[in-house]
Amino acid sequence: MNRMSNFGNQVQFKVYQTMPNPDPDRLPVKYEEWEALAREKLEDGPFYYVAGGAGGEETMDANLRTFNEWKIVPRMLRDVENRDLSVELFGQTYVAPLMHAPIGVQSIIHPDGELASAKASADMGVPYITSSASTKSMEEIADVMGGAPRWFQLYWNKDPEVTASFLKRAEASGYSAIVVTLDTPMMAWREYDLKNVYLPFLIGEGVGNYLTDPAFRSQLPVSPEEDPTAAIMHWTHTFGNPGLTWSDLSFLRKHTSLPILLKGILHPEDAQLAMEHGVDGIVVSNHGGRQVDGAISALDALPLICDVVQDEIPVLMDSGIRRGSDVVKALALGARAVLVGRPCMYGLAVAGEQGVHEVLRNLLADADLTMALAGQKSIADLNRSVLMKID
Ligand SMILES: Cc1cc2nc3c(=O)[nH]c(=O)nc-3n(C[C@H](O)[C@H](O)[C@H](O)COP(=O)(O)O)c2cc1C
Ligand SMILES: O=C(O)C(=O)c1ccccc1
Repeated sequence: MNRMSNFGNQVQFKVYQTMPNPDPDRLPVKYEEWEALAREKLEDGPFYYVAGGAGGEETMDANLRTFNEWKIVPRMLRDVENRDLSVELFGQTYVAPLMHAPIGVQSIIHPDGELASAKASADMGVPYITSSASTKSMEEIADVMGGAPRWFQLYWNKDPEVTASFLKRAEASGYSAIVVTLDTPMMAWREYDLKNVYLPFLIGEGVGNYLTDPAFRSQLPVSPEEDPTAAIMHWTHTFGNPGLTWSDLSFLRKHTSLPILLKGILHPEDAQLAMEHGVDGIVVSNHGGRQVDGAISALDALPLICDVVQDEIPVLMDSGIRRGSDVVKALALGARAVLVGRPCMYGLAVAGEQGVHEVLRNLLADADLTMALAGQKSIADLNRSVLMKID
């Protein structure tokens, strides 16, 4: 298949152009059914690593519940025959306001891991955000994507040489934005993983970008090929950087000319600081409820942050997107685009590349239909008047 010709305006996701599920016995449509099938496919360790959240999972549950508290109020007779879901971000136009969230260690979910997810995203024209903690290197992932849009997610390593090297490599392999994840300088209290004694990175998954990195390798007394355990131990000691402060952001700016987005912003004052420090965008996110249990849901945080940002820089969001109506609600509350995490991983677990493709296509088709039936022709016109909050 020629992937180059299959993104941009050519991508077909509207439900009457391509039915979402040609063989109803084969792949699910319902989110809950993808999750249930993934549960059947995966062992406890990897399944709960994906599906679980921090602590008592209050925030993970709230991420879904708060979408339900907002209701769409549909409008009629507004000519919705030709809808436009495209969005411009940092000078590039994307087919729809939807991205594949950065997800590490995908080899624990499917042997094709990130390569399958990246190919499926490329085929749909959905930007793929490569995690620093990928099983495969960012170059291998870029290679399977052709010219399709991709961003790079940075975990800011304790070793500044490694961080600078990652930025350089991302630029060289065609990534067009850097998403700096701030909410995970260390793993949270994740009860399933503690019980299952399951920490994929400690068994050497998710180090594809590190073991191939010249700056990382230069810190090791012997090569990772000779002593893999020592390499992984070095990685665990340098992975997170809890000592960082706002003034350190200038280091990133010095080492890349790509747009820089901060992922994990939840407090309006942090959104203000982000703008004062000259970042190009924000991702409102609580990491899918995997970090601070008891934290505000991402959808509750979104309008508070948009009030501060006032469209000065794009605000994206993730944590809880499951259906097309969720996409429309997040955009109406001010997000320019949303990232999707677990639904893609359940698609990957169930059917590899085809599963991720199907999940993305279903979400886009559902979002397009929701727009049409809500009387909304263009995502640029969405605003809070489309919604009503029910307490
Ligand atoms: C298994 C798993 C691994 C993740 N790995 C990363 C990662 O490497 N980097 C990152 O920034 N976020 C990571 N995230 C968080 C996602 O990017 C995203 O914020 C979250 O999944 C969104 O919530 P959702 O799953 O409810 O859609 C991960 C999430 C999951 C479920
Ligand atoms: O599990 C996660 O949420 C995550 O962000 C991560 C961090 C390091 C390695 C793999 C995943």
